[in-house]
Amino acid sequence: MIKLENISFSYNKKKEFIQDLSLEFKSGEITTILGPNGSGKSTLLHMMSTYLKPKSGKIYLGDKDLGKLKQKEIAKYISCVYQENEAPDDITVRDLVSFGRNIYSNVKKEDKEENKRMIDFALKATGIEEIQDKKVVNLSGGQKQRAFIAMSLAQNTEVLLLDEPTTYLDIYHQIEILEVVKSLNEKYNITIVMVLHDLNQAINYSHNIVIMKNGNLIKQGKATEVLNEQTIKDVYNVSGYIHKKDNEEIYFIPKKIC
Ligand SMILES: Nc1ncnc2c1ncn2[C@@H]1O[C@H](COP(=O)(O)OP(=O)(O)OP(=O)(O)O)[C@@H](O)[C@H]1O
Repeated sequence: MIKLENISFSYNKKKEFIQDLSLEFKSGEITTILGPNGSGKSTLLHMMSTYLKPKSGKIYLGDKDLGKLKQKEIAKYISCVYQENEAPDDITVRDLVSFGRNIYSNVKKEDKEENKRMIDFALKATGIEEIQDKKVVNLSGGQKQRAFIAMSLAQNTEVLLLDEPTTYLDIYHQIEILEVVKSLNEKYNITIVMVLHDLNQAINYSHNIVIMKNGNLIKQGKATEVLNEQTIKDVYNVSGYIHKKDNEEIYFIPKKIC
C-alpha cells in the first residue's frame, strides 16, 4: 500500500497548493487519478515517485518511509512513466528498455543474465518484442509509449506510476495501452496508479478512483460509488448523464458545460 500522510506541497512560498492531504493507494490494484487541468494530479504522482518532495508529511510504501530512502533504493520499488518522455537520438527500443536495469548491478554473470531476462520479459509483456531493434525516434506514438512502459517494467518494481499514458494516441492505441496496463496488473500483480482524462476509460480500467480539484482530494472509492452526475458537474463544470448497466457498470455521457 502507498500511504500519503498529511502531505503539504507548494510550488511557490506564498501559497500552499496541497494542504494536509492524506490518501491511500491499495496494493495490487489499479487506481486512476481524475480531475480537471491543474487540479494536482501530476503533482501527486511526482511526489509518489519522489521527483517532487512534499513540504511536510510522509509517504510510505508499506512500512518504508520514502523520504528516508535514497533515490536508487526507491527506484527498486517505484517506477514512473512521465507525460513527456525523451529518449536519446539513435537508440533502439531494446537499449531504451535496458535503461530500466541501470539501478541494478551488471558485474557478475548472474546479474547480466537477470538483466537480460527482465529486458526480454518487459519487451514481451508490452508486445514490442518484434520492434526491439527499431530506433525509438522512428516509432509511432503508441509504440513509443509501450517502449517507455517496458523500460519502467524492466526496473522490476512493485508500483508503476503512469502520467496520462494515453495522451496523443488514437482510440485504438489508447485501448491497447490500457489493456497492457490491465494485464501488468492482473498477471504480475503490479500496483498501478495512473492519471487519465477520459472518465469512461477510468471507470473501465480501474479498481479505484481518486478525484482531485484545486489540490484537494474530493472523493476516493470505486467508480460506481464516487462518480455521479453531481460530482462530475461540481468537479468539471460539465453536465451529462450517468448510465447504469446491470447496476454494476456505469458510463458517462457529457451534455454541456455549465
Ligand atoms: N513546475 C511548476 N512550477 C509552478 N507551478 C506549477 C509547476 N507545475 C505545476 N504547477 C501548477 O500546479 C498546479 C497543478 O499542476 P498539475 O500539473 O499537478 O495539475 P494536473 O492536474 O496534472 O493538470 P493537467 O491535467 O493539466 O496535466 C497547476 O496550477 C500548475 O500550474
